[in-house]
This record gives sequence, C-alpha cells and structure tokens, in this order.
Amino acid sequence: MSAYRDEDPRIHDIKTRIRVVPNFPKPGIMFQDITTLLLNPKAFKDTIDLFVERYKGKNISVVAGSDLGGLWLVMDAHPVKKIVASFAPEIDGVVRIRSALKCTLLCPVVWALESVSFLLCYHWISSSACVPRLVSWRSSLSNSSAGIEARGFIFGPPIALAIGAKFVPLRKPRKLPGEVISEKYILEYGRDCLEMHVGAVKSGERALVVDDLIATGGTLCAAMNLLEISLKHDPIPCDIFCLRIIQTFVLIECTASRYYLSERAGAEVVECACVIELPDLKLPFSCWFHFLSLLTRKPVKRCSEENYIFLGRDEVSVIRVRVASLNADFAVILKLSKCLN
Ligand SMILES: O=P(O)(O)OC[C@H]1O[C@H](OP(=O)(O)OP(=O)(O)O)[C@H](O)[C@@H]1O
Ligand SMILES: Nc1ncnc2[nH]cnc12
Repeated sequence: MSAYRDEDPRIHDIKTRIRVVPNFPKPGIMFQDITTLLLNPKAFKDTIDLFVERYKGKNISVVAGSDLGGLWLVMDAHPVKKIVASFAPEIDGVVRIRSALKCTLLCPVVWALESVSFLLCYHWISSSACVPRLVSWRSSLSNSSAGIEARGFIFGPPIALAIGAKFVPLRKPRKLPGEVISEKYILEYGRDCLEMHVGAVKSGERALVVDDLIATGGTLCAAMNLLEISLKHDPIPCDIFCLRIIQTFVLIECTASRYYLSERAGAEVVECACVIELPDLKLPFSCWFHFLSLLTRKPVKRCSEENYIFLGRDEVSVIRVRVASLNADFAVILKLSKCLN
C-alpha cells in the first residue's frame, strides 16, 4: 500500500466503483469494468482531477531514457528465443528474428569476434549521425495527450482540456479517414492494431498517453511506438544489429545491410497514465516505459534484466530494455536484415 493510497480517500472511492466481471470476454478473464465508475459523477471527476493534479503545469520529464548515447539494440539470446516462441510465426518479423538468431548462434566466427564487434558497433553508434538526430526529438516543450480507443477516449479528453493539451485519438484499424500510421500489438485476450493520423502529432512534441487499464502493456507499448519514432522525411540509414547481454556486457553484431527507420510521429512520450493496473497478470512480455497507475498511485517503471521485444511494422522492431546491472535504460531500434533470412 502506498502512502498516497492511504492518504487520499478519493482513491479508495474510485476503487470501489470499478466492477469486476469474471469470465468476460473470455473464461478466466477478470474484467475490470470502468462503466460503473462513470455512473458516479463524483468518482469520475475525482479520477480526472487526480490525473490533472499530477500533470498540470509540470515540466514533464523524459520517460524514454535521457541517455540517448545508449541507443543500442540489446538482446539476450535466451529470452529472445522464449519471446519468439511465444509469438505465432505468422506475425511480421518473427521469422526474420528467428533467422537472425539462428545465424547468430551457429556462426563460430561471430562468437569469436564478440568483443570486437561490440567495440566496433559501440563506436559506430556513438559516432553515428543517429544519436544527435534522435536527441533533437527531445527538445520541444509543447504538450499533447493521446488516448487509446475506446476506453482511453473516456479519460483522455477531459485531462487534455484541463492541462491545456491537444487530444489525439489512437484508433483501432480503419476508423480514421486520413492517412494513418499503424502498430500491431498483442493483449490479454487477443491481438489488435492501433492507428494514428499522420500529422496529428509533430516531431518533438511531449505526449501523455492515457488509457483506462494496463494488463500486458501491449497496448501502451503500441501507442509508444506510434508516437515516438519518426524519420519519414529524414530517413537514417541503419545497419543491422543483433545483441546479447553477457553478464554486464553488451554485445552488438552487425551486418552490412542498410535499412531505414519506419515512419512514426517522433514525439516524446512523457508518461503513460492509466487508472487500473492488473497486478497478478502473467506478462507474456513486459514494458519498459514509465506509467502511472492511478489506483496504485505510484509511478511504475516496469523493467528488469529481461529483454522485451515489441514487433513493429515491416521489418522494424523496437526493443526497450533496462539493463539493471548497467544501471541504464536502452531505447533500441532493431533492424533485421533480409540477408539473414
Ligand atoms: O495492457 P494490455 O494487455 O494491452 O491491455 C489493456 C488494453 O485492453 C483494453 O482495451 P481493449 O483492447 O479491450 O479495447 P476497448 O478499449 O475498445 O474495450 C484496455 O482498455 C486497454 O486499452
Ligand atoms: N482484465 C481486463 N479488464 C478490463 N480490460 C482489460 N483489458 C485487458 N485486460 C483487461
């Protein structure tokens, strides 16, 4: 129990207003129904107020890792195998990941040159044009708020109005009429995809993502991926990296193929705000970002030495990882090469 929860009676009241429906929409799911919270105007207002108190007038800090010198691809062979196995092979990118892994594990020369490749790649990344360009994403002070369909639309707009931010809907496929960018993801009871209008969020804007609930974190990660990475008009050529963590040692291997980062909004997600966090869910994969769960009332940074992979569109995956032993965050862009297939 956090001190916040004990001190603020609004939190207790909000909790009691959320109905739990067993076995919806599937057997085994304990569905957290926020419609009963909405039936009580005071509890609904308190919910919005609590978020607004946190975000209004704050110089919001960077969430995605302030050390962009750590823009590395970090992947541990064993967790990656587990992660790959947890996805169906038809999901974009998995076959390529598996191929990359196979290539990595079977090539004795690569193993022998681990430390050399690390040093070379570290040098390449440090001196690359990528880092200054990516750092420049973080300079803007403008605010926006993005809400995830459908329940994020309930909480997002009032928060946006109260903190003086624009509201950007992240919608399920084929709902937005304009040109969109999209991101597939996996959630507790299925798979889905989020879309956002191109141009709704500008590169460098600081965004708050709002949703009712975090379970696996797949939805929030998809939102983060949509909002953060964008190089549409200024593509960066990237080599391909496969990495492993050997104790505290980060290995990067690279191939010669050149790729371009995919199109995203280029905003900075300052925090993901949700009302409910499912506590005991067995996460198939987890999240690296900061999020605030209102009922827990403590900002959580879900991270460990495990490695998390989020499949992006086309051949691009974004891996976000914290390497606790290095006491550092790594936002990582993984590019998988066709030549590894
Ligand atoms: O952390 P995750 O495992 O991604 O799950 C959380 C998401 O699941 C629910 O939305 P859902 O996709 O059911 O859609 P809805 O809001 O349209 O009901 C919820 O509103 C979150 O957006
Ligand atoms: N258990 C749950 N209740 C409500 N919404 C959800 N979204 C994902 N898991 C959920």
